Amino acid sequence: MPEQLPAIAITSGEPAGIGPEVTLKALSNGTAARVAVLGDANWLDSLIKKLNLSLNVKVIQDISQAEPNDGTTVFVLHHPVVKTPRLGQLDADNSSYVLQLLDQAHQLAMTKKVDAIVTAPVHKGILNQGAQTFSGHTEYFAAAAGVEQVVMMLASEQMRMALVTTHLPLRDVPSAITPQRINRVLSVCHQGLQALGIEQPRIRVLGLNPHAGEQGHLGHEDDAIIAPCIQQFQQILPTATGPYPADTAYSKEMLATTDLYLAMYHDQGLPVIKFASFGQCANVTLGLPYVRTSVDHGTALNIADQLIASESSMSYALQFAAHSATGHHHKAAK
Ligand SMILES: NC(=O)C1=CN([C@@H]2O[C@H](COP(=O)(O)OP(=O)(O)OC[C@H]3O[C@@H](n4cnc5c(N)ncnc54)[C@H](O)[C@@H]3O)[C@@H](O)[C@H]2O)C=CC1
Ligand SMILES: NCC(=O)COP(=O)(O)O
Repeated sequence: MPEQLPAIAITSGEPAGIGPEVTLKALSNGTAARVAVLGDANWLDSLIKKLNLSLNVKVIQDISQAEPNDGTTVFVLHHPVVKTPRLGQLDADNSSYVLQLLDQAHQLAMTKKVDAIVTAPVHKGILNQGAQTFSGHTEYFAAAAGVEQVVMMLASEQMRMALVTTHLPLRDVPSAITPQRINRVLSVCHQGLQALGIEQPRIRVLGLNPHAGEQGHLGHEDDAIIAPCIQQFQQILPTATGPYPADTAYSKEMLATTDLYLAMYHDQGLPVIKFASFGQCANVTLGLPYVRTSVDHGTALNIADQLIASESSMSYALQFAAHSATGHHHKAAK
């Protein structure tokens, strides 16, 4: 008896960016899932023609009408754009449209009408201009779900990278590194990796300061805050270790014995995994009541009108979501 395929909602993201393009390209390759795209059906149809893809748009009224993605039909839950987009040109008037897609996807996931959400990129700057304060999908879905702590994790074949803090100015990072937050993040990471089938994950926690503070000479947070949290958490998970100096934590030996790096802030962790795996990497939100994955890139406005974007990360994110939703360990991930 074939297993029931998971149902996935893809939010097509900023309409002037590469999100709709990579969504359509990925779906034209087929996916082992029932997939509905949330977005403007006319805009998606016009892109299909520009991209010369052999895909048909079928507007559906209900997610249950989405059939397995066989690379021929895109099932669309239609939301009209406010203004006809121009590729590469942001328009704040479409911010409410972009957020509507997220809201519907969240509702579908909360009511278990879909098993997972995959998000195409949005432009955070224009959303803040046009609609409301928006720092990222991660924070948006956490607030919508009423979850105190979620964790952004990027996963590839080479490594997994999670963050203690996400989208906040660098100057606000040290005060956000509190024992409470570190403990909550470690717990979410532990549970998240167990859900991926790693019962006793080896979590390497990075320090905040150069050389993990150099015994207090280069900052006090590593010894005073991060190290005691790790020691305490070792009672639950002895394989959580650190704090490690971030600049020397990626030797071959360390990589081979690490299930998850935990970085203190966005640009401590993400450049490393993007350098190692850009395009073959998914952004996964741990701690939500549903599966949510995303691409490893942004709206790429600089290339949007050329239609040359690679769909590889979207395909990876879709596959990761499908495997997570069915409880299968994502084989491509480390
Ligand atoms: N998941 C999301 O919603 C994300 C959204 N963003 C947002 O995207 C906007 C632009 O961010 P940037 O820092 O410029 O990063 P970006 O990822 O959009 O672009 C960085 C560089 O990578 C190239 N690139 C990105 N994706 C590509 C693809 N699929 N194929 C080929 N080339 C690709 C771009 O052309 C550009 O040269 C920002 O507003 C940011 O907040 C950024 C990351 C993730
Ligand atoms: N740099 C990662 C990023 O901006 C994606 O964040 P999110 O929108 O997935 O929260």
